Amino acid sequence: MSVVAIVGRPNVGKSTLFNRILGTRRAIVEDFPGVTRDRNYARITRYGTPFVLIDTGGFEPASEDHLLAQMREQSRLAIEEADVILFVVDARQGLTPSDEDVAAMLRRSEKPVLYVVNKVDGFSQEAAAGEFFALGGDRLFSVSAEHGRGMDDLIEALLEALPASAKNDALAEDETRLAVIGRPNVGKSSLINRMIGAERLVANPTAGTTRDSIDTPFAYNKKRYVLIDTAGIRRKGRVQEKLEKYSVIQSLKAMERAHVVLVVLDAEEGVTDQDLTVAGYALERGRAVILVVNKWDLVEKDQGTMKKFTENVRRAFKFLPFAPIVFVSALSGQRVSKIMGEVERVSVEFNRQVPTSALNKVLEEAVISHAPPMVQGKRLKFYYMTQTGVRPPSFVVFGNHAAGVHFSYERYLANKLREAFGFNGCPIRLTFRNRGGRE
Ligand SMILES: Nc1nc2c(ncn2[C@@H]2O[C@H](COP(=O)(O)OP(=O)(O)OP(=O)(O)O)[C@@H](O)[C@H]2O)c(=O)[nH]1
Ligand SMILES: Nc1nc2c(ncn2[C@@H]2O[C@H](COP(=O)(O)OP(=O)(O)OP(=O)(O)O)[C@@H](O)[C@H]2O)c(=O)[nH]1
Repeated sequence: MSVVAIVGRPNVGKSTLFNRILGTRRAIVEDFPGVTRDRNYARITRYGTPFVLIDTGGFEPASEDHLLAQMREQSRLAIEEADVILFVVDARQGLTPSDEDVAAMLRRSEKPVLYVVNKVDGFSQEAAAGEFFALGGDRLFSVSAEHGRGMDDLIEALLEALPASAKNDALAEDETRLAVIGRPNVGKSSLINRMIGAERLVANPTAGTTRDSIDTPFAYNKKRYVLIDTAGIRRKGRVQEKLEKYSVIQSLKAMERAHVVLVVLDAEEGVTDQDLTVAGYALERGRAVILVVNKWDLVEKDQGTMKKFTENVRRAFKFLPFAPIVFVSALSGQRVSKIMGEVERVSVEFNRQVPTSALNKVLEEAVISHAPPMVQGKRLKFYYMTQTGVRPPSFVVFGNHAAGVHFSYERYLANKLREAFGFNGCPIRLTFRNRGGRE
């Protein structure tokens, strides 16, 4: 899946453009389940091309110096993480030195950059827009994000600039790819170092496609795993003040290529909105999830502490009731060795293939103990179900009125599948179809 990042100075209209792209006809915006949609990220499908759109704006600079530092950091991250960059400038303000500074950085990168001149609401700004050719682009997109002007050309060029999404989808089938994600400072690098150190997991790190991305293959119990982009995680940011939302970009990228996602939480700080956002995304993308509560050594404990903490995590991650929770301390190494065992169990579930006969037995029993409701005076009927895929486990149920199946009945059936077969840590995909037709 490709990532498109919108960068530019404060107030040039990045959020307006973000919303405009989301709002255009035929942009199908998918909400992240379980959490309210973060205003800065959206997964979009246009003309069948899915991509993640990121608005990197929203920071309030304290001073001009500070502004430049933040813009550089923002651009650096966009260059590293995004496949296409929308660089937005403001026609009403005209060209500014910080625009030029950022443009110089973007030019040096190999990434495709679209130069978007915003606030071209009418003819007078259009004439002025030409000065932005000084930034080095071959083409300028004059738009008015507010009024929707110029959007078709921009979106067309954007879709053209997206790379053919080959590499993300072609996950090698005989290895399990792990992504360790979490907010800055939760202890991802410490945890990875522990895992690698304690288990002597490393085989030979191989450089990935970009200089900065290094995946680490290793074996555990004779099975092959790959830890995704560990170098990116372990490399420390160059700007002291870490901007939280940028770590989400890295998380999204890592998750695209992962099978199993370790969502690392900070025991001392508890669950934050960002933790929920990235976990929701993992679920939406059909990844297996393990919740790792790190820094457990910092929590003052009595007998009921772990139970209470578990309840809190469960309540916050309502949409992931099937995710195992592991309590660890990367600092002391306590229980870190449990993680790979959990990963192994979850990967088995993620790849589990259930025979149709066994599925139909479960379906039959489920319908007997809780009949599907009437829809428009008609009794819903399910004839049979079959598994159509793994990673994640996916099933199709054939019936007489697919469109009438309520979400709560779908959840009921999914729970029956879990009771019967496990699927611990894994999302389950259930679709309903009319026998003899599609729906
Ligand atoms: N005239 C005009 N105003 C616009 C246009 N697009 C955005 N604006 C205005 O510009 C201001 C800033 O827009 P935002 O979208 O919040 O800008 P931003 O770049 O996301 O700003 P930060 O979140 O601070 O980084 C708002 O008052 C918008 O209404 C446009 O096409 N024409
Ligand atoms: N007490 C305690 N401290 C920890 C633990 N794990 C990590 N830390 C500390 O937390 C800080 C951040 O750890 P890192 O491993 O750098 O965290 P990170 O998630 O990789 O951070 P970023 O690179 O900023 O994303 C360091 O000072 C660690 O020593 C833990 O289990 N217990």
